[in-house]
Amino acid sequence: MSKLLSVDDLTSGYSSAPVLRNVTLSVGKGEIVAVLGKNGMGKSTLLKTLMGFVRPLGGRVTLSGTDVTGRLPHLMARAGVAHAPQEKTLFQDLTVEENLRLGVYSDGVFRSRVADVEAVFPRMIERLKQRAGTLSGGEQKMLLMSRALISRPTLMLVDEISEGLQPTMVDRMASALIRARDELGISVLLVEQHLNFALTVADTFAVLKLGEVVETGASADVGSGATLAAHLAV
Ligand SMILES: Nc1ncnc2c1ncn2[C@@H]1O[C@H](COP(=O)(O)OP(=O)(O)OP(=O)(O)O)[C@@H](O)[C@H]1O
Repeated sequence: MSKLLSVDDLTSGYSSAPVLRNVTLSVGKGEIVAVLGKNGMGKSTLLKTLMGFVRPLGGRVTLSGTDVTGRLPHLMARAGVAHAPQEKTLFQDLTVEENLRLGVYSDGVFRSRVADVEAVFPRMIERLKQRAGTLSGGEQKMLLMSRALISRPTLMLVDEISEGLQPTMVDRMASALIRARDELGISVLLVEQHLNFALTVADTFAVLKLGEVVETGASADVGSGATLAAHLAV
């Protein structure tokens, strides 16, 4: 599988003390990769560094062979990367449609791409006129993902989308991510604590422990997942 994203020896953090140390991983075209880790292991920091919100202290990031290390967020977005963050960054007083409009640059583009959202989250289309602040927690997460989708990314960075969701909503998120890959050709790097969800959607995984990748593999080879569960145990 040809590589879309390559992360080589990436070190990153918020001051002189690194949070991520020498992280190496890759995402192939049309692949879903899960980074698993407990609270505070550096999962969000990884996505924020890749999106350009946090400057790397060392290492290299390439996207389709182009060096994008330390590129600013708007340039990463222009290069086809979208971020669905863990924080609720929706405009609560704006409607679903108005929030989605912020992901594109014109009405025409919005109209032509709303079908992408419909293919993955039909419920969002039923709620276009509803204020974001009145959506359920699960629907707000769908909207965060939809706002990323409507930018028609080649790579989506998805931060703990299953967190706090009921099992049925977790299943819906899993099929949405698989549809995004299969129907829209979007590659996905997701960070997660929810082992079953991650292994259901991801082709491959990496375990992050105290800022370092300690294990990698293919989801299909995990078996009972006992070793992985031990990494995620509190
Ligand atoms: N803006 C910041 N300034 C300083 N330290 C930070 C900042 N953001 C995160 N950290 C620290 O970096 C470490 C990793 O945090 P990060 O949010 O990446 O972890 P995480 O694996 O995503 O955890 P969680 O699952 O709890 O969201 C933590 O010790 C955290 O306190």
